[in-house]
Amino acid sequence: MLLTPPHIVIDALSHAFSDKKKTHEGSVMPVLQNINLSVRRGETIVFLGPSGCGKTTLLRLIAGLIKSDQGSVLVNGAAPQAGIGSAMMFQSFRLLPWKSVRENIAFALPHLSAAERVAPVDKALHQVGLTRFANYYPAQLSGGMCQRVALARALVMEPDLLLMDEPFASLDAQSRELMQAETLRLTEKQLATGSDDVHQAKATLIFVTHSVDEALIMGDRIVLMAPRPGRIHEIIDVPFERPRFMNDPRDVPEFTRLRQHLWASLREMVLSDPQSDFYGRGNEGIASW
Ligand SMILES: Nc1ncnc2c1ncn2[C@@H]1O[C@H](COP(=O)(O)OP(=O)(O)OP(=O)(O)O)[C@@H](O)[C@H]1O
Repeated sequence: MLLTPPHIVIDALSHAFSDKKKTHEGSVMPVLQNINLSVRRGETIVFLGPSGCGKTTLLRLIAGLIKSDQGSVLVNGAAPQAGIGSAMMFQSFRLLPWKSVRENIAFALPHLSAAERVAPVDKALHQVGLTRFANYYPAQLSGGMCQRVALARALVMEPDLLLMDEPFASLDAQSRELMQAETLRLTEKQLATGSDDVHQAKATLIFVTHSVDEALIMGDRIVLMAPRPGRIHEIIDVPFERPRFMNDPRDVPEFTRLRQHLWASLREMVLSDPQSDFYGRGNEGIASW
């Protein structure tokens, strides 16, 4: 039997930034320590953990936006290069205000001529339900619509790796929930139709969030990280059936159990972290989180 090689292999990865607060030269701040993780093609991995535990740094290392000299990250068997083979989405929409919705999406396809961009941009607009708004400008859209444009701009590249850094954190609760469902619908489409067309194969998704519920809704596995220095505390298999845009995992009793487990771990990490605002409070007053 042929085994498909993993999409991403992270091996003994550590990372440090130079510590700008220290005055003496050569001082470094360790941010990630000995990260080991193998990601299957088509898998959705969620990085969850307290503020400052290095989730974004790890995502940026996978994106090839920064490099580390300790350990390795391989994507498709090679060192990742920014913008090649992956698309990234951020908390801020990063839309160009002077460009229309259509132009913002087309901006992700600089290698194509204007004529060649029309069909893929039309498809992406249709995917996120914004065809009617193609000629609007970002200032004329709601936050949820802006994030749908950002999603379309990522999808139009047809990446096999989608990196999402707290993509819905700035949205109101309702828009956030709608965007989660929308992202599941778009990334799980071939699971729903049963298509085995390789061009429809589910992209590998790496998703950073602070939200326990979002982690459980989106992830196949949750990588729970501990802070200072950032390290893997636990990797949790999320057993809920896919496609999840058709089967809401919140209806399953196991959702509550995993939610409680994750919250207990996060609470413990935050309360025992001397650099956290909550340090030293014990369980007083927040035991019922
Ligand atoms: N470019 C940088 N230079 C120096 N320090 C940095 C840099 N980027 C991040 N850091 C530091 O590295 C640590 C981890 O940051 P990172 O943003 O990766 O954590 P995070 O878990 O994503 O945090 P949050 O959940 O608050 O977004 C933090 O202490 C941060 O201040």
